[in-house]
Amino acid sequence: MTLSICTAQLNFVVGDMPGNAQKIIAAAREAYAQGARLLLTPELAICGYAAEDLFLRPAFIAACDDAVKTVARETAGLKGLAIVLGHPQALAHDAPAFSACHNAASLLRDGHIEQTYAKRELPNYQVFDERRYFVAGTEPCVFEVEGVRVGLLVCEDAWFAEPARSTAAAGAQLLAVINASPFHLGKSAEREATMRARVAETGLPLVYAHLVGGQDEVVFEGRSFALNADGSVAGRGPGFEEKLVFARVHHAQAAIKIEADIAPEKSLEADLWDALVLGVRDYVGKNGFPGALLGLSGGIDSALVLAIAVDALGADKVRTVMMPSPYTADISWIDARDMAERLGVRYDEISIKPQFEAFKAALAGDFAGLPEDTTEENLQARIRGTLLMALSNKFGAIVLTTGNKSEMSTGYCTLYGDMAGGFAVIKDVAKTRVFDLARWRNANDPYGTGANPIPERIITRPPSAELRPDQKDQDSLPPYEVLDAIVARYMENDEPIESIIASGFARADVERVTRLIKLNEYKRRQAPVGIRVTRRSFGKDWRYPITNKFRA
Ligand SMILES: Nc1ncnc2c1ncn2[C@@H]1O[C@H](COP(=O)(O)OP(=O)(O)OC[C@H]2O[C@@H]([n+]3cccc(C(=O)O)c3)[C@H](O)[C@@H]2O)[C@@H](O)[C@H]1O
Ligand SMILES: Nc1ncnc2c1ncn2[C@@H]1O[C@H](COP(=O)(O)OP(=O)(O)OP(=O)(O)O)[C@@H](O)[C@H]1O
Ligand SMILES: NC(=O)CC[C@H](N)C(=O)O
Repeated sequence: MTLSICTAQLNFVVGDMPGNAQKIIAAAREAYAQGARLLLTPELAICGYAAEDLFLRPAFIAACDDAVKTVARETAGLKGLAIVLGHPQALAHDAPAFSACHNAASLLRDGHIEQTYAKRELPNYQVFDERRYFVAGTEPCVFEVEGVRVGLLVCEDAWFAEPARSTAAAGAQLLAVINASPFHLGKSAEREATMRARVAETGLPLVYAHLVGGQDEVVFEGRSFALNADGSVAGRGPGFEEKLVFARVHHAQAAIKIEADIAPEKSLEADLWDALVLGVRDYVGKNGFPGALLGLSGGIDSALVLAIAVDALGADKVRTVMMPSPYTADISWIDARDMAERLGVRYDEISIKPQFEAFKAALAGDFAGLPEDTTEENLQARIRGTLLMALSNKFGAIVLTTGNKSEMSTGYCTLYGDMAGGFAVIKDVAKTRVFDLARWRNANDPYGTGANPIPERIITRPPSAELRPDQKDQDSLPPYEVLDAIVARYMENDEPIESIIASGFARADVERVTRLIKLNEYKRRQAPVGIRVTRRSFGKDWRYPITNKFRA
């Protein structure tokens, strides 16, 4: 006896319930034609993850209900196909002002909603805020498909022992977990290890059905998988792409064995690249931009963002502008042009010298007798930001900002200057990793847009903001290896200042970096949203007060 299970590893759009429903219906038809009798959709597939405060709107919940009914109706003819569909469900005693709901999943079969399960563990840490919207369920859910008793769990449920245990006690022979589990570096291995623990505790095989796609700051990587009862990987779907992932469940006698294709694992750099590419593609695509543009300086940050953007959108959708100032070195110009040629993107040059002189002339009276300082540096960055935003306004393309995590931490960026733009592609990528990733991309061509896109000198020359003569980043900041290590410990891991010093960092460096992190909260609040790739990014999971006296 064999049951074929299909995971609809698909990319849904938050708030597009009719579109998501049609996608699920098409997947159901295809899966059925290929012999599947159980279709698993990801967590909250009908509305996309995460819909945030949309869950507080009764009209939103009603639109989700309608879409669930549409899926049931349109798949009624697929006789015997069980569809697990993730959706919000309003509580029966719901007060009209606040829509309290369950994070639910319903079993649809032959046009009927047979039963509905409510997620029991609601995550409320990192980027998750589920207790703001949902009420936890209390009961396990087990249903039968072609002789196999399937126990249903929703994402966080499976990160705890109890829900799986009570589902097994309720008679499940196989665990089906539907998920929306945001990417960070190394998460894939954590996920498989956690699910393996559930398998070991219950003795049951497990199918992990996952979402793919970018949603504002988070990226879901897909890579749905299946584990046998002995914990071995029975199947794994590809990462970062849509796919109907099939698993054949053989259930002769008591033993259940799963069989499926196994996509190879990839390096951390390859995963990181894919996450950034998908994050850009979905932000730009789902928000309807015709393309993207960025200031190309001949430095490494804008070079990396350009390479990501071209892999995400294609060279014809990306435009670059070099805006030299009196401090721009010739090699910046040469390297920027070289890179644009290598990737085949549009490249324009607009000198900012006249505007810079005009601003200084306008302020000459006020500034008389005062030395030039960051004020004049920031003027240049702001002129560039103004020009890029003007091009965006006129032609519709979104401005990609190029600040990295080291700069976001220390405020080494100009408000309304290089921070002006719509999407901050590498805001969670530390500068040391920017270099690693640039080298990795030069050696690999995952999207077929050309190997070696970044001129070598862009990677090897010392980073400089080029806002005053002979300026180098390292004149103002500790070496990036030191800076990034302190940021990771203090910001990503909440390590106390004294413990960072005790582990061997100079007190002066730690004091300086942590002071800068605290001082620059106001800047980060005004920064564009960007892709989360670490355990903690400067986004939803970093909520520090701006007005604050505490630092330790
Ligand atoms: N707590 C607070 N709440 C709200 N606003 C606050 C504030 N504290 C300062 N401010 C405002 O912010 C202003 C200071 O911020 P801002 O104008 O951005 O300027 P600021 O941070 O003083 O200077 C920018 C720094 O970034 C460096 N930079 C700039 C551009 C590119 C790069 C690069 O290599 O990528 C580096 C540049 O060399 C300089 O060191 C203050 O004048 C004040 O108006
Ligand atoms: N001459 C320039 N022409 C076009 N854009 C520029 C120029 N200088 C700076 N920019 C824009 O401002 C951003 C901040 O750049 P800056 O040179 O100040 O430091 P950076 O963070 O080291 O970036 P990069 O490594 O890209 O130079 C750049 O990434 C780029 O988008
Ligand atoms: N949506 C969820 O419940 C996700 C929570 C889970 N711990 C994860 O990140 O995988």
